[in-house]
Amino acid sequence: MSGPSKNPTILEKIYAQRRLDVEQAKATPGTSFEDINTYLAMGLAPKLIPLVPRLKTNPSSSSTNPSLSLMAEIKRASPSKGAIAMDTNPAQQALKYAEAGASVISVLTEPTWFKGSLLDMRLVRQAVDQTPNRPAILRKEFIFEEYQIAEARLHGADTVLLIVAMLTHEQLTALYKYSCSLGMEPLVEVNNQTEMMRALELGAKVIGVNNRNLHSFEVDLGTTTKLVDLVKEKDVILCALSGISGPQDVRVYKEQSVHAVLVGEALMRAQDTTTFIRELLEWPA
Ligand SMILES: O=C(O)c1ccccc1NCC(=O)[C@H](O)[C@H](O)COP(=O)(O)O
Repeated sequence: MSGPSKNPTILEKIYAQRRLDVEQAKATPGTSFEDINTYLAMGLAPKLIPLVPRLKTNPSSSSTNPSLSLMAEIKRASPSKGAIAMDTNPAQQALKYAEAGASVISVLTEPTWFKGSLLDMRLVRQAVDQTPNRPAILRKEFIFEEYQIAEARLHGADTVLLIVAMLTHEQLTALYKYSCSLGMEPLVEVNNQTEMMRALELGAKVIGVNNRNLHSFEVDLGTTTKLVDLVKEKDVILCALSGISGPQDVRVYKEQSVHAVLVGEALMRAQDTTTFIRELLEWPA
């Protein structure tokens, strides 16, 4: 990301704060990059599952009319909405997501704007660890250094988010390769055609189109639709991210052969999570 601007966007503010947070973590005895690498070399990271096959399975995938897969998010708060569900317990919420059939559980680990943490992610992972066909765990973070990816793996992630808009070509390539070297196929996030071309050149197998513009907060569900043709006939799992709130949204994406949806706020606000998920995805009971 380029240097400081006069009126920084929220993405620039988060990036600047995260740089300070990461520097502090690396300087803390016991969590230096060397320490994290030692823990990984000692085999202390929990076993991972591969993202691509997990995303291809959902409660409807063996039916004659399969629907999309779900990436269900743990999101206490956000820059655009403020507090969303401050009292929700992440481990209990994750168990509901797993039992309802989510393929991925996305955990926001950013503390300042999203009120998340690595501890949330670790406990989510522990909560779903023994569930049948457990969901993959996604570290939803603003990643710009290998350190954050190593940390994610150590704390039980199966995959990490790489936001194309935040990264130079060199950073994106290096982080993608590093994540794959740890066995984690990343979710590569794009918001427009140029970013989609960058993700495809990278060889990303799982690409998420964020319907939310991270500079302006504007949400347009048509953002994914506009980019669908660019991945047709390609061996890519296409996911629609943000702003999805009801079965009508998912139905449109199903017609367009989108493979998965990532849903945060609507799930965190749902009264009955299990029923909401089944109706959202139109999965069999
Ligand atoms: O959600 C925000 O306000 C936000 C602002 C700036 C950067 C990222 C932001 N959200 C991260 C996400 O990508 C969403 O949490 C995720 O896609 C789920 O979105 P939703 O279903 O609309 O909660």
